[in-house]
Amino acid sequence: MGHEVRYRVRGGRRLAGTVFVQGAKNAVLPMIGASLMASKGRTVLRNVPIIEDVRRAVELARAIGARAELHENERTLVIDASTLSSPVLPAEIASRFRGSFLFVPALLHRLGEAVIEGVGGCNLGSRNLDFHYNGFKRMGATVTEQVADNGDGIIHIKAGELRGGTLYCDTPSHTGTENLIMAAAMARGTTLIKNAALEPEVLDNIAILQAMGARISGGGTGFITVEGVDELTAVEHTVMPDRIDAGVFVMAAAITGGELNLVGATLEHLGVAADKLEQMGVEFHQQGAVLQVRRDRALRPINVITDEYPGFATDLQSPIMAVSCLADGPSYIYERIFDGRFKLAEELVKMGADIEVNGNRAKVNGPNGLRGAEVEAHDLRCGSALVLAGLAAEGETTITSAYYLDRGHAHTAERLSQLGADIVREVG
Ligand SMILES: CC(=O)N[C@H]1[C@@H](OP(=O)(O)OP(=O)(O)OC[C@H]2O[C@@H](n3ccc(=O)[nH]c3=O)[C@H](O)[C@@H]2O)O[C@H](CO)[C@@H](O)[C@@H]1O
Ligand SMILES: C=C(OP(=O)(O)O)C(=O)O
Repeated sequence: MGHEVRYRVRGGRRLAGTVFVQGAKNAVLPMIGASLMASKGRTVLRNVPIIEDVRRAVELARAIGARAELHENERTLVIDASTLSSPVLPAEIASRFRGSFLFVPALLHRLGEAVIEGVGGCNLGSRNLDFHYNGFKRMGATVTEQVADNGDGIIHIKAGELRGGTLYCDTPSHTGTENLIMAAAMARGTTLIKNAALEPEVLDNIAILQAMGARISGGGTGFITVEGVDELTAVEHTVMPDRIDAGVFVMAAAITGGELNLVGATLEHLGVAADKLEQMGVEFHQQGAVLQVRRDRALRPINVITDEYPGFATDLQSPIMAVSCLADGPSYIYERIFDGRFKLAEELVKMGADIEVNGNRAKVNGPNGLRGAEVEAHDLRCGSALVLAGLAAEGETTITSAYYLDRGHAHTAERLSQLGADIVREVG
């Protein structure tokens, strides 16, 4: 994992000012997968978030033979996939981020096979991939599993030629929908995907694929139709803003009683989270592409039920748990998407919170003043929630295992410092 990353936050400062929302992690990763389907030319992705998952994706693209250059200052990624040569997604890179599995359709189309030595991502309980495998199989692929000498499973997917068919997700899986669309984009014939995910990132990925020449309709309806084409071409595309990053900054204003201008944030992309934050006392004012937020009244408690878009995003569930610690009364949180996403609660308790967890339900007994402590980021959103808690806590909070936070948020300490926070990132 390399060096230990820690964040130190001294709380108690009200945040104010303007912050730039980063490009979306969950949009850029499938776009890198899509760019690998172009056998000629160079794809240019703009507004790329400079996060660890993108660095891993660049390493993985190179490991399978593509040329990939990440220009960090320009937030631009240039990919030439004409040299793609290896079907193997090596464990040491692929097991560090979930988005690695989004490289599979390109490998199937370009090389006829994909060998998956490991798939990573945050450890949030069971995270299955059966919708992806079943879809690939319905399109004519074979999927076999071998056990390596070290006991790890290696998945081998082979597809001489993928052909269109009727596919479905049992529940509207985000990456599942993206993978099935990409598999169908260059398959022979027509594919119908039922119960497709509606997330804005899925639509942004459809947009780049359409620009590349893919024939996709029905995005955003739950029924997506794809007419396979023989070839996709390299294009230039600007990655949409990250609605989860935006949501965390909204909550930074909420938890510190601050006032922020979020450049690039769209209220609609927050779905039900916007309504829950309004119920807590946050005021929103969308001014074109800038979202103004402020909170200057007491925080009220809320009920949250996580759901697929436009429901309350599971990736904002941990951050809102941190905010609800300060709310005036009990808040109720029901996590429906992942069965292991409450490790945050025990860390918040170390900071003085009162939280009862029962399976996938949590009750946060607010209000409780938070105090600084040494806490651990068990996953990415646990990390962002602990930063929020640290901003509101009395004294110093040290967040360890913060590589997870860096997986998904760019320049966290710099951006928060510019708004008046006292936060530093330490490595080593
Ligand atoms: C890289 C990326 O885009 N990650 C996002 C994506 O993850 P990811 O795409 O992995 O999440 P999914 O939408 O696929 O998973 C949602 C639920 O469906 C289940 N499931 C999923 C696929 C499958 O084949 N079988 C199955 O049972 C999962 O176990 C989970 O309980 O969506 C999640 C839910 O919004 C977000 O938290 C992640 O940030
Ligand atoms: C769960 C997350 O990401 P991933 O699917 O990449 O692990 C997340 O972004 O919170």
